[in-house]
Amino acid sequence: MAEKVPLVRFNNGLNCPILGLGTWQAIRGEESKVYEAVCDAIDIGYRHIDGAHLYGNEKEVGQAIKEKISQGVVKRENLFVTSKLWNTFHSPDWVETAVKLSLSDLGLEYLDLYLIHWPMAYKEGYDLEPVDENGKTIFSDVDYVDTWRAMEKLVEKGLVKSIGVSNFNTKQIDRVLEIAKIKPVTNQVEVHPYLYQQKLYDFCNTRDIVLTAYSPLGSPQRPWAQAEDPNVLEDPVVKKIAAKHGKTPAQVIIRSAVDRGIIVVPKSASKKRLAENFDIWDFKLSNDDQKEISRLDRNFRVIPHDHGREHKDYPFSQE
Ligand SMILES: NC(=O)C1=CN([C@@H]2O[C@H](COP(=O)(O)OP(=O)(O)OC[C@H]3O[C@@H](n4cnc5c(N)ncnc54)[C@H](OP(=O)(O)O)[C@@H]3O)[C@@H](O)[C@H]2O)C=CC1
Ligand SMILES: O=C1CO[C@H](CO)[C@@H](O)[C@@H]1O
Repeated sequence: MAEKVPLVRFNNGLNCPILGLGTWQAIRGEESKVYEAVCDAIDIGYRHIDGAHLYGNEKEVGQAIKEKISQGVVKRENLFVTSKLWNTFHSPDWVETAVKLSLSDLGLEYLDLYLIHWPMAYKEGYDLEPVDENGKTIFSDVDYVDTWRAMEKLVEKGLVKSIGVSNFNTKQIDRVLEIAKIKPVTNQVEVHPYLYQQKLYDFCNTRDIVLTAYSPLGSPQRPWAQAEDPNVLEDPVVKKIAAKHGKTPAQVIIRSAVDRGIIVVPKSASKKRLAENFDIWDFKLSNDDQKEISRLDRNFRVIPHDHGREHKDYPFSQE
């Protein structure tokens, strides 16, 4: 019997499993294994799936969900499914089209959570990476607060249960809060020991917004990784803490986020590692362990999203 994952209560009263499965698998040259990964994850006990239109695999994610529901392994109401509004759909008149595309690909009638994937709008349309003749991303000047108002309508229409943001900095969150009728429930951002995000974490706490940690293991297979980049899974302090508890570095890192009340969505396409990442409930990090982990912070980003740097709403220019 799969262990039950603790729930995080959002500011709208709805609950979200604190540990979920990441599904970004668009790794060069690798065949997508997302169908098997989602099936395996649900068998293991995962009840939260983090996806996005950008990942190009929502049909396979949806087929896996359908299969597990039809086998009686899980009921729709016991699953928490997230998708994200891509940058080319920020214009208010595109938002409903975009969510319906994800719903149709997933084969679902509603999403549990829909996030604005980035604060930066790109030229509207189905070309997800619109570029000019020099290969530069074509931006759009849609303001994300107008996008937010359109996101609120999706809740009113019953297409999504909760809405949130991703990759927003503190100023951008406050601008949304100034106009929001419905508050964002979460800000999904990169969090791991090398990007501990204490300031953003404290800020979001004061606004009753939960952080969700993406790339919690440092996304070691990201296509742009450089040989000299630090790998958090190889960090000696993380390894030492892991050895002390008889756990693996990945388990320590995931537990470190969970102990801070941060929702965490590690990705794996291996059944063994899916099970490993889920097996984190039989130990607890001490305050000293957590402090040591926090001291590893070196402001190292694995997802800098470089092609958005010149956008007026690029989020990482501000700390
Ligand atoms: N909102 C946003 O902008 C973003 C959201 N995300 C979300 O966050 C999710 C997770 O982030 P992601 O960038 O995928 O990277 P993660 O930090 O989750 O790392 C995934 C990588 O780590 C490997 N791995 C998984 N478990 C272990 C383990 N126990 N030991 C050693 N290696 C392991 C995986 O390999 P293998 O599969 O072979 O196990 C894979 O290569 C994404 O899939 C996506 O859903 C990610 C980036 C940006
Ligand atoms: O979720 C994500 C996965 O990786 C993409 C590739 O740059 C990111 O843009 C995105 O935020």
